[in-house]
Amino acid sequence: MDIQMVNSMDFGEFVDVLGNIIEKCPLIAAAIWSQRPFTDLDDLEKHVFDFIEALPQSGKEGILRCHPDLAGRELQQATLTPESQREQRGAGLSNLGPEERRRLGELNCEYKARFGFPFVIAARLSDKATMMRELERRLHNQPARELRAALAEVRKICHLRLEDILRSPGDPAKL
Ligand SMILES: NC(=O)NC1NC(=O)NC1=O
Repeated sequence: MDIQMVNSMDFGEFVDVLGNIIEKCPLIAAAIWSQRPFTDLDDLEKHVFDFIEALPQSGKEGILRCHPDLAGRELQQATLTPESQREQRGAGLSNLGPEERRRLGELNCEYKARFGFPFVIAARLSDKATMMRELERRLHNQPARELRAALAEVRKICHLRLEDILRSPGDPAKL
């Protein structure tokens, strides 16, 4: 699928295809649809990132709260979104040992108690050891700094998901 195909989508198609570039936040795709045409992936994602940046703090935190825990119950029960499932499995989170799972659960709880949203990291750019280290390190951030760090990870996840969409073959009937 190329950017022309994306630009030619009607509202419903656009939200169906791009609705999860920000996890469980189809409102963002809905909001940027009227800003077409986009020149390329970078231009499209800039509209997404500008939308997020313009949100009040509660909106930014809301986006983070839409993310599932790393190696949480949803991964075990296979109820994650397909994108998250692929990302978490790819990072090796579906085959943690019992001690790794316990430690990650403990750190996730500590993180959530401190910041009020789940720890978010672009799993595809990481592995389980790095994620654990990052979680331990970021737990010590000041809240304002951590909000910025977490949103930077959301942008990385979005970029990778958009690359997947724009590299996919698309619907041949529409070529
Ligand atoms: N909490 C969190 O980071 N979740 C995720 N990260 C990612 O790349 N995919 C996810 O589901």
